[in-house]
Amino acid sequence: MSDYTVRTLRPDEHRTAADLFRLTLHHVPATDETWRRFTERMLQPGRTLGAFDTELIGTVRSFDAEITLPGGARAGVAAVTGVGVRPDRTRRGILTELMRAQLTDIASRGLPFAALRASEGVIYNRFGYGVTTRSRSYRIDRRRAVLRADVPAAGQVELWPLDTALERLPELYASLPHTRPGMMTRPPYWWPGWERHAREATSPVVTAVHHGPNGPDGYVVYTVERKNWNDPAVLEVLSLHTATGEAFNGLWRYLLGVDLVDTLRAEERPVDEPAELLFTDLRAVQDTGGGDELWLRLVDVPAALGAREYAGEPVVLEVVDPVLETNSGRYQVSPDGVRRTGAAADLRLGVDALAMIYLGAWRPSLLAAAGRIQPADPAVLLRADRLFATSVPAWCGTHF
Ligand SMILES: CC(=O)SCCNC(=O)CCNC(=O)[C@H](O)C(C)(C)COP(=O)(O)OP(=O)(O)OC[C@H]1O[C@@H](n2cnc3c(N)ncnc32)[C@H](O)[C@@H]1OP(=O)(O)O
Repeated sequence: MSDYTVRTLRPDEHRTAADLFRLTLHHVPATDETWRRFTERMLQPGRTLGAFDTELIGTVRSFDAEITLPGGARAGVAAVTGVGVRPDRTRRGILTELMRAQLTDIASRGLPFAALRASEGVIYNRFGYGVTTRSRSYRIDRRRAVLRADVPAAGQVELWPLDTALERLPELYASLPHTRPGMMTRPPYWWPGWERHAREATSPVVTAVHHGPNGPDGYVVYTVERKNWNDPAVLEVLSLHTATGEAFNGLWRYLLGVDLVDTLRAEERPVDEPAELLFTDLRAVQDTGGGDELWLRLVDVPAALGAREYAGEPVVLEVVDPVLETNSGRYQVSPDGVRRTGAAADLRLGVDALAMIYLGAWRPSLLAAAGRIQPADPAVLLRADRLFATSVPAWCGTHF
C-alpha cells in the first residue's frame, strides 16, 4: 500500500515538475526566460505525470514521435524523458509506480513503442526497456587527416546563420531519409531543446548544409572550443545527418578545412560510420568510446513484432512481460507475419531482451550465451539470428 498518488499533471504544474527533474540531475531551476522561451514549449500537454505525497516528489514525461523499423516502416513511439524522484524519496518504489502508470497510458493511446536515453544502466531493464542501438565516438587528428585523392568531391557547402537554421532545419531533417532502424522523427516538442542549447552555448553553434544536385541533402551542426589563443582547439560535431555518401564526404571535407582546429570529435555516431575510409592514414581516426544509445520498450508486443521485416524461417518466442502482462505469451514470428500461437516455444525471453534483439543491436545467440534468452534447443539460435538480422546497424542520432 503506497502513501502517495500518481496522476497526469495540469499545465500549471509543469514548471514545478521540470524544476524537480532538474534538481534530480543537480541542475539549477530554469529561469523565467528559459522556461518561457524553451522549456515550456518542450512539454506535450497531457504527457507529464507526477507522484505526490504532501507535494510533488517524482515525475516522468514523454512526447510522441515515430521510429524507423527494419524494413523501413515507421511506428509511433513515446519518447520518454524528464524522469526524476526527489532525493529524499528515492528507493521506495515511486519510479516503479510512475513507470507503470506511464506505460499503461502509452498503451492506452495505441503507441506500440516507448524509448528513452538512460542516465544509468541499471534503472530501466526492470520496466521492460532494453538497449536497442549502440554508438561509437571518435576523434580525428587534423594533422594526420589527409583526404584520399579518390574521395569523390561533389556539391557545395553553405553556412546557415542560427536564425535560418532554427527556421529551416526541422524541414531539412524531416526530408532526409531514415537510412537506419532506430532513427526518429523530431516533432515540434523536440526543437526548443536544440534551440536552447544553440542560444545558450558559450561557443558559436554553426550549421553547415550540403547542397547536392537536388538541393540540401545533409547538414552538420558543430562548435569549436578554443579557450585561449595558444590552446589546442577542438571542433565538436553535435549533429550530422546525410542523405547520401556525397553529402557525408562533402561535409567532412568542409569540416577538415575549418581553420584554427587541431582535433575533430564526433560522439554517439553509428558503429559502422566509415570516417576512416576518407583518409590516407586510417589511424587519423581513433575510437574514443561508445556504448548504449537508445533504449526501447515494446509496449504492444504483437503490434511491434508485426511492424518490422524478417528473413528466414519462423521462430516461436515466449515473451515474459512483468509490467504489461497482456503482452506475455507465445508468438510465431516469420517473414510472412506474426501471430499468437499455442505451439511450443523455441525461445523464452523477457520483453527487455526482446528490445535488445528487435532492431538487430544484439544477436539472439549472444543473449542466449549470456543467459538472457533461454532456447529450447541451441540449434534454433542460428534461425533466430537470421530472423532478427538487419542489413545495416541501428542508430538513433536524436538526443532527447
Ligand atoms: C529517461 C531519463 O530521464 S534518464 C534520467 C533518470 N533520472 C535520474 O537519473 C535522476 C536521479 N535519480 C532519480 O531521480 C531516481 O534515483 C530514479 C528516478 C532513477 C529512481 O527512482 P526511485 O523512486 O528510487 O526508483 P524505485 O524506488 O522505483 O526503484 C525500483 C528499483 O530500481 C532500483 N533502482 C532505481 N534507481 C536505481 C539506481 N539509480 N541505481 C541502482 N538501482 C536503482 C531500486 O533499488 C529498486 O530495486 P528493487 O526493486 O530491487 O528494490
